Formats: sequence, C-alpha cells, structure tokens
Amino acid sequence: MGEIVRVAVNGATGRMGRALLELLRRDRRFALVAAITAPDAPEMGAPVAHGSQLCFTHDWSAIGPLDVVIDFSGPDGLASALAHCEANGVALVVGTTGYGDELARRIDAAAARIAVLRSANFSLGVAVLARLLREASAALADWDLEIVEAHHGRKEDAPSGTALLLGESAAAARGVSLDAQAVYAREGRTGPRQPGTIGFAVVRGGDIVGEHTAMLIGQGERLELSHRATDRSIFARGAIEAAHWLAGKPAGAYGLDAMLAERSGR
Ligand SMILES: NC(=O)C1=CN([C@@H]2O[C@H](COP(=O)(O)OP(=O)(O)OC[C@H]3O[C@@H](n4cnc5c(N)ncnc54)[C@H](OP(=O)(O)O)[C@@H]3O)[C@@H](O)[C@H]2O)C=CC1
Ligand SMILES: O=C(O)C1=N[C@H](C(=O)O)C[C@H](O)C1
Repeated sequence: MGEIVRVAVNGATGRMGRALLELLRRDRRFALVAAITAPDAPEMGAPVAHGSQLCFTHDWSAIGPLDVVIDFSGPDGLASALAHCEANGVALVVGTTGYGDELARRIDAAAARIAVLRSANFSLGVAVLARLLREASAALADWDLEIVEAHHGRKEDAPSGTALLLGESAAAARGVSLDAQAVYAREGRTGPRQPGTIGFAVVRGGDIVGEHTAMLIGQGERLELSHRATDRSIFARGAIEAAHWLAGKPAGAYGLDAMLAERSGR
C-alpha cells in the first residue's frame, strides 16, 4: 500500500499497546486514528501522549474510517475488534493469545469477508524457530518433545500462544494432532511418560519478556531450540509490519509466514 494506512490499536493502554503507540507515533506510513482500551480503564479520555489531540476511547461507533486494526487486548477486546472490523470491512491483525476455540472459529469465519492476520508471536526469531522445530521434529520423530516457556508474572494465559504454536508446528510435522498428544500438567504419581506425547511446562515471574525452548530428548543426547525475547518492541515492530502488509489485501486468513515469504520473494 502506497498511501497512508489508517490504523487503530486495540488494547492501547497495555504493555503491547503502549509499545505500538510509541512506534506508530514515529512511523510516517501510518495515521493513528484510534487508541481503544477497556471500558473501565482509568486512562479513558486522556490524551494518548503528552500534547496529543487523540484520546483513549472505548467507543468503537465514534471511530472514523480505518484500514486496519491491531489487536493486543484480551478475549473481550478481540471480540469487539472483530465485530467492528467485520461490520466495516476493516483488516485485522490479531496479536492477542489465549482466547479459546469459539472465538478462533469466529475469526476463521470472518476471514471470508475481511483480511485477518493472526500470529501468537510477531518476532522474526520465533518464525524461524517454528520452521527449525518442524524440521527437527520430523527428523527425530521418535524423540520425546517438551516445550518450556517463561513469561512475566502478569501474563493471563498459559501455556503461551507461542508454546502452542510450536506444539502445533511439531505435531503437524509428525502427522499427529496436538489435541491428542498434548500433556499440559503433571502432578503426583503420573506414571511413565507416554511415547509420542508433547509436554508443556510454564514459568511465570517478574519481568520476563518471553522465552521458549523446545527440547527434543533422545537416549544419550538432547537437542534444544531456544528463543529469548528481551524487548517487547520486537513484537510491536512485527505487528506493525504485518498491519502495513495486510491493509488493502483481499479477504482471507493470513499468517506471518505468508508475509515473510512474499517479502523475501519466495
Ligand atoms: N503475538 C505476539 O507477538 C504477542 C502477543 N501478546 C499477547 O497480547 C495480549 C496483550 O498483552 P499485554 O499487552 O502484555 O497485556 P496487557 O494486559 O498489558 O494489555 C491488554 C490491554 O487491553 C486492555 N483491554 C482489556 N479489555 C479490553 C477491551 N474489552 N477492549 C479494549 N481493550 C481492552 C487492557 O486494559 P485494562 O488493563 O484496563 O484491563 C490493557 O490495556 C495478550 O494476549 C498477550 O499474550 C503479547 C506480546 C506479544
Ligand atoms: O503475554 C506476553 O507477554 C507474550 N505473549 C505471547 C504468547 O502468549 O506467546 C508472545 C510473547 O511470548 C509475549
């Protein structure tokens, strides 16, 4: 898209929302049309930045024309963003994680009418990690796979969307379903590990931005693939690139891989 992209950020007062606003403020390719937050957010009505005319709002009906919404809110916020985008023919970038199957189905259905790009992780490193894990999981198909993730103490969903994305990638590479193979909790007398299962372990604390390790564990050796984010602006930067790429695209369900492939000419 050559012209200025009109964008709204949903979840604008959150950790990711703030990072997005900061980057968008300096990005001449975009016009920030709205910064939406929760109905009861204390920031409601306050300017988005010192001296800015634009104020935090929750009133979707008062928002002007848009090309794309970037959503990093939560399940309720995402449902509102989806409804607005569908009703107004606006593209939607979904960064929110942990929103459940019902909303996921609604997003899939909406992709028949609007362009939607979903990714549980907008970092380039994780996109490559998922690719490497697909290859390693297929090559080491009978090794045990455990996925360990660590995040800050305020994260509301577990396992992380990224851990699930990695589990899905590995399961697909092995020709199995993650739903059938996943083990999300172990406690007490669990008995021995069942072959072929994919285990998840979760760490929460302090200010950890986001860390993921996939362990492929054999007899006498182990392969570990790890990614560590140390600055959440990488996710914001990835989501902004995705929004710019998605604006003006025809209706459909897109992933980060499609954008990366198109950009690298593959
Ligand atoms: N895909 C990716 O690369 C990444 C995804 N994420 C995901 O993004 C989401 C947000 O993360 P993070 O920024 O850390 O979380 P925060 O809790 O810091 O931010 C969420 C924001 O959404 C607001 N909100 C809540 N309800 C609504 C609503 N109904 N409408 C509009 N806004 C609402 C919250 O307001 P209030 O606090 O007042 O309730 C808050 O400002 C999570 O699901 C997280 O897992 C995070 C990082 C990277
Ligand atoms: O909530 C977060 O912070 C993050 N959430 C995403 C996830 O659930 O995978 C991505 C990133 O790891 C940070």
